[in-house]
Amino acid sequence: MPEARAVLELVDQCPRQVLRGAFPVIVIEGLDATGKTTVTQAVAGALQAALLKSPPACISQWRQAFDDEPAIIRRAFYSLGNYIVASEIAQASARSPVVVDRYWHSTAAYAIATEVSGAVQHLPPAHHPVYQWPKDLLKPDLVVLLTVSPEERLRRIRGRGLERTSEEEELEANSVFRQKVEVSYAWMESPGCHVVDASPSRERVLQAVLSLIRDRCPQLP
Ligand SMILES: Nc1ncnc2c1ncn2[C@@H]1O[C@H](COP(=O)(O)OP(=O)(O)OP(=O)(O)O)[C@@H](O)[C@H]1O
Ligand SMILES: Nc1ccn([C@H]2C[C@H](O)[C@@H](COP(=O)(O)O)O2)c(=O)n1
Repeated sequence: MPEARAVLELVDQCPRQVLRGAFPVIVIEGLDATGKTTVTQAVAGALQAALLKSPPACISQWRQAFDDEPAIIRRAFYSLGNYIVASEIAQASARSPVVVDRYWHSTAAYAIATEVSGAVQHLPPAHHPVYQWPKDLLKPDLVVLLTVSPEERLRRIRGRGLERTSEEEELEANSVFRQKVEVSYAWMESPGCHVVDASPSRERVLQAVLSLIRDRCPQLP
């Protein structure tokens, strides 16, 4: 794939060892339509933080091509995207707090849920190495996992009417797949996810997330 060469060239340009700045790095995670974009934009505004996303904008033109490939190739694209965004986080965190819309936990949770067939009970047990953070990937200070009921998620999905990836369609059609993604998120470790109920109004969710950030990120100015 010519797109693969282009992504690999960008990865090669990233330093092997990224040195992060002193400002906190906060990741917002969750299934699609739980409110990540809404929350990341509002938090970035409130904290005057840099707003980044994984996969990063510099490779988003190739995303569709990889989404059409078999799972292992698609997954490699999202994994490498995290390493590219890590170098963006490193630079941005020297200047201001950083808020990231999805990161490693998304890549891992969707990959685990896709690879494990059958029931939720077939997932690798809690504390298995698949739930550990990669040793060579820049770690965030805080990971917030937004959750809403399946019914509210569906209302939000239908309300916005955007196109979805096949995995997102699978999430809607297949509640076992959704549960496997949710359990995988919950079992991710070092850093683990801090769950925030994202069902209330946008303002109340924002206040809950900001209060968690202030509790957990003492280095905030
Ligand atoms: N607290 C809320 N109450 C009601 N609606 C909300 C709330 N937060 C977000 N929404 C709406 O739900 C929809 C999904 O929100 P958003 O796009 O922020 O989710 P997302 O998690 O970023 O989705 P995706 O991962 O698919 O990009 C949007 O139409 C948004 O306006
Ligand atoms: N870091 C990431 C980001 C996204 N993905 C995959 C998982 C889903 O298939 C899809 C959801 O992305 P969205 O539509 O919310 O932008 O992308 C991933 O594996 N890793």
